[in-house]
Amino acid sequence: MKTVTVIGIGLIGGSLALSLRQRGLAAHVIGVDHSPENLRTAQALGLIDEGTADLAAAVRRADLVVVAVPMDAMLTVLPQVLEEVEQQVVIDVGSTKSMLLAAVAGHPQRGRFVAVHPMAGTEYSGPEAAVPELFTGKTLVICDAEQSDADAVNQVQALFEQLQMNIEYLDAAAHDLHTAYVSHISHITSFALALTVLEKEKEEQQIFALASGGFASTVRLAKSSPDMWVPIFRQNRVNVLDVLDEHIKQLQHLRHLISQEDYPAVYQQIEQANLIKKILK
Ligand SMILES: NC(=O)c1ccc[n+]([C@@H]2O[C@H](COP(=O)([O-])OP(=O)(O)OC[C@H]3O[C@@H](n4cnc5c(N)ncnc54)[C@H](O)[C@@H]3O)[C@@H](O)[C@H]2O)c1
Ligand SMILES: O=C(O)C(=O)C[C@]1(C(=O)O)C=C[C@@H](O)C=C1
Repeated sequence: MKTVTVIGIGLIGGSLALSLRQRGLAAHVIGVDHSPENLRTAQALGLIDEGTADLAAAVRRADLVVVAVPMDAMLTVLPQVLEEVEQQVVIDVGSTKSMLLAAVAGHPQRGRFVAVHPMAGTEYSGPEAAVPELFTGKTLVICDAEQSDADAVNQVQALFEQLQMNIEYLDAAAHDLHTAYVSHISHITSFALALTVLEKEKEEQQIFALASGGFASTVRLAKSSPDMWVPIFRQNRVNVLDVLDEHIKQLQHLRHLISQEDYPAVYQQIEQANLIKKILK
């Protein structure tokens, strides 16, 4: 890939730009962003070689186009990109897939687009949050690959393998279901935890004084941006509601057992939860 155009030069777009540049996989990176400030920061940090607001020209000049904007903007930006595409390869990096893939289904250039989701990120956003090794050793999900041209899928797989990512293939519906069950619910839990602690603990210095690893690790995701998460919850609403119902049931069950002073049952529930150690060491 000689020239890479990254639309949305924040955490993920910026980290991908950095990774590709550092490994010699992109000779020239063009940044496109609706925030002139983010473009300036991205250039100052060396994420991009040039920044522009001219999306059409930046797409036409690219060999690879990466669309890394929040999921609501993705629904309008990706079709605009496909309007300019001839032989270039286009990827998104979005966290939800079904609605996006429906939005571009039947587009004459659909084959040049490969839907991918790097299962890597942090709670921070914007170009200043970009880091080069974000993707190393993590999973990249490629969705509905049969809808993309085979040469485009092969190029994308080879590129991300060079970033040392593990490639998984899923259809969009399965992707949205499983990300709701693992990633999206974790964020809702963390947002609710932060809201709970802020509501109950009015002595802010006690949060600061008593917060140790446990609180820090469970509340980390609550620092994540609403610009990113509201569109994800909107686009994956049905799956999110399904897993959220189960989560509320689990919380209510634990509450019930503690209120009944049924500590042997609480013990059993914790032992059951500990089974997660077998999956995630
Ligand atoms: N943060 C994560 O952990 C993570 C992980 C995997 C995938 N994703 C997905 O990657 C995408 C980007 O997330 P991020 O964390 O990098 O967000 P971010 O906020 O760090 O960056 C998004 C960038 O897009 C720009 N932008 C927004 N709307 C735009 C538009 N209409 N046109 C041009 N630029 C626009 C913003 O100014 C910003 O620079 C999202 O779709 C998100 O769901 C995020
Ligand atoms: O580690 C984090 O901070 C993340 O939020 C990363 C995370 C995740 O849930 O694992 C968040 C959303 C993405 O779509 C993929 C990865």
